[in-house]
Amino acid sequence: SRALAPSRARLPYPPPFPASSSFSTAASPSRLLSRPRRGFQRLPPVRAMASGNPYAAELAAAKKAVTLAARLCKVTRLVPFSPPSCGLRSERPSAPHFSGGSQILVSLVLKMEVSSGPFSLVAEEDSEELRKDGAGEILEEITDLVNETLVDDGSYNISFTKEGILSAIDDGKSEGGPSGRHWVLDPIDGTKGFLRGDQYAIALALLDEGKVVLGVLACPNLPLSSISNTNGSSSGDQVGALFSATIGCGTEVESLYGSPAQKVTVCSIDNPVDASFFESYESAHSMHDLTSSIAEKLGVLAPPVRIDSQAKYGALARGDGAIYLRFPHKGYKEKIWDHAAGSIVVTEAGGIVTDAAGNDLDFSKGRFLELDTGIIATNKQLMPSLLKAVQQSIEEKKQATSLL
Ligand SMILES: Nc1ncnc2c1ncn2[C@@H]1O[C@H](COP(=O)(O)O)[C@@H](O)[C@H]1OP(=O)(O)O
Ligand SMILES: [Mg+2]
Repeated sequence: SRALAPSRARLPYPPPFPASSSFSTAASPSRLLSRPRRGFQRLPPVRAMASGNPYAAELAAAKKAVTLAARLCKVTRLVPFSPPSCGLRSERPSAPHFSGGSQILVSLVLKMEVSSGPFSLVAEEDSEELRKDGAGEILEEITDLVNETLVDDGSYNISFTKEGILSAIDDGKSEGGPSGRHWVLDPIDGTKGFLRGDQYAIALALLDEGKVVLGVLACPNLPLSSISNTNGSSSGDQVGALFSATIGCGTEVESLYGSPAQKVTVCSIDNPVDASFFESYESAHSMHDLTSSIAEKLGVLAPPVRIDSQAKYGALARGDGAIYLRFPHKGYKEKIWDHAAGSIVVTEAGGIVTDAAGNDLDFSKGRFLELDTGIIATNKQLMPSLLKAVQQSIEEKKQATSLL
């Protein structure tokens, strides 16, 4: 087993979770994990900065949590060829490892770093599958993924047992709501993009009394430079963007691998002819026929930029494109973790995010959003004409469907 680095956790060790029988000070047995090191540095200890930002400590913790989760999502495992004498080959664990591992890591880091008040997390994953007979191996691998990511960073002198890992994932069961503070997490947003090796995001927000007050988006495959007029592919550019926003303090972007944060703002285009728009890569996630009708009504000339996940909100916030359109098929219920972080990243960059009727998104109703038809985002100049085009196109679609 590996020597553990000295503890840098702010909280006394052991932290007040999970039950003390759930973690040990010994690292779990090596599972031949390897990760791209890319000059990873130990993330700085989280401390509240005298910045005038009332959520500075929470923001620093959130950035640390999603950065570590993004590292976990890049892990490859070295496994022996068959026959073993042929050496080792690189293999990626499967998607549930990463999604579960990411949620656990974020939950653990937040609990270690943010000590004030009760801890509430509204998140996508739960432990049901992992507690089933036959899930022992995957649970062990997730436990290793989490522990090795923590050990590699060196900030925490701690290692979790399987029971501690199960309990950390179950912390995400909160129902949220209008009072108190709730963290809101999508551990891997855009699973389809993740599986394709395209865009995905680790999206984390904080609700305070029903309002989103901070949001961070780790986008491991998003180029640091603009993706305007591309389909989100990197063409050799440096990838790995971390967006962060706190209410009243603006939106920033920095490299996931360390760079000074820079303020970003949405684009200032006021003529839709010059605009481009983002939408889901997957036609099953958003009605491409409806978005094409909206774009046509507006006079948008550029083809849609189709990328997965809340990386679209980040790209919009830094002005890579002017409009985001999302119209899931009938019956789909939006979850708060799919929009909480993205929406504040855009609004703090000067943009507007509403439903198809022009209402603000309400994150205080529990795990789901109650909204009218779809979600749209753009700058203040374009919003009035966008809303008009959206409502006309929806009306036309309704009439066409009722004629069928
Ligand atoms: N049938 C569906 N319709 C709309 N969105 C969906 C559907 N299935 C999954 N999603 C979610 O939509 C989001 C991605 O949207 P997109 O990439 O198209 O913008 C993800 O949160 C994804 O879930 P998940 O986070 O589990 O991947
Ligand atoms: Mg999602």
